[in-house]
Amino acid sequence: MVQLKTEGWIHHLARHAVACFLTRGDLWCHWEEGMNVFEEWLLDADWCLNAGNWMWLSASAFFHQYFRVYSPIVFGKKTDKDGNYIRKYLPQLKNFPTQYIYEPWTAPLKVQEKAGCIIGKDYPKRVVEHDKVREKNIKRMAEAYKKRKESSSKGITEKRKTEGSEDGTQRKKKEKQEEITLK
Ligand SMILES: Cc1cc2nc3c(=O)[nH]c(=O)nc-3n(C[C@H](O)[C@H](O)[C@H](O)COP(=O)(O)OP(=O)(O)OC[C@H]3O[C@@H](n4cnc5c(N)ncnc54)[C@H](O)[C@@H]3O)c2cc1C
Repeated sequence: MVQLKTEGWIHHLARHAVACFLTRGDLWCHWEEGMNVFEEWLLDADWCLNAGNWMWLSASAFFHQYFRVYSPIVFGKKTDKDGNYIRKYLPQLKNFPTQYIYEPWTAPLKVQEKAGCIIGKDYPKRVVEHDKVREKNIKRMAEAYKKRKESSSKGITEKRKTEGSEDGTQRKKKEKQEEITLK
């Protein structure tokens, strides 16, 4: 987000990570909240692409594998194992040893002091416990998908019933009319 705010651009996968974290992954905020921030800060902001991608990443539309969640810790470790991206955009953390760069709150106080950054004082404490909140949100998503499926299949059944009876009535009317015309 620091890169986005200062440079007006972040890589596509960083957009993925941010969008997942803010919505179904961790913070459980509405995707429109994130879309509005991107709309304001992205130099390449495009209303349709932005909205579509936020719906996709939040698994609200176009993409439905809500159980595939980006981990703010593991994803970074995989793509940038030394944490150079973090060191560049979050200079408060730049002196942390690599083993703590993605989880600085786990560093012993002595390490934090040596790095010149005390978590909770010089840099905020973590806002969520990813592993716990991820499980909770996957359950919430599963519940939401179940409800949507139930209500849409109920809707289809109701619609079929109504359309069926209308069709039947209309057909009978038409047949009667044809009978009259023929007579
Ligand atoms: C949450 C989120 C919001 C986004 N908001 C915007 C936005 O407001 N405006 C915008 O232009 N792009 C948006 N994107 C798509 C994508 O991130 C950018 O198009 C991409 O970062 C541009 O970098 P590039 O030119 O190096 O792309 P490359 O990865 O080299 O791709 C080549 C071109 O393909 C197009 N493209 C690639 N991926 C996408 C995609 N998922 N959706 C649409 N076009 C794509 C772009 O025109 C891009 O220039 C968003 C993606 C996400 C996940």
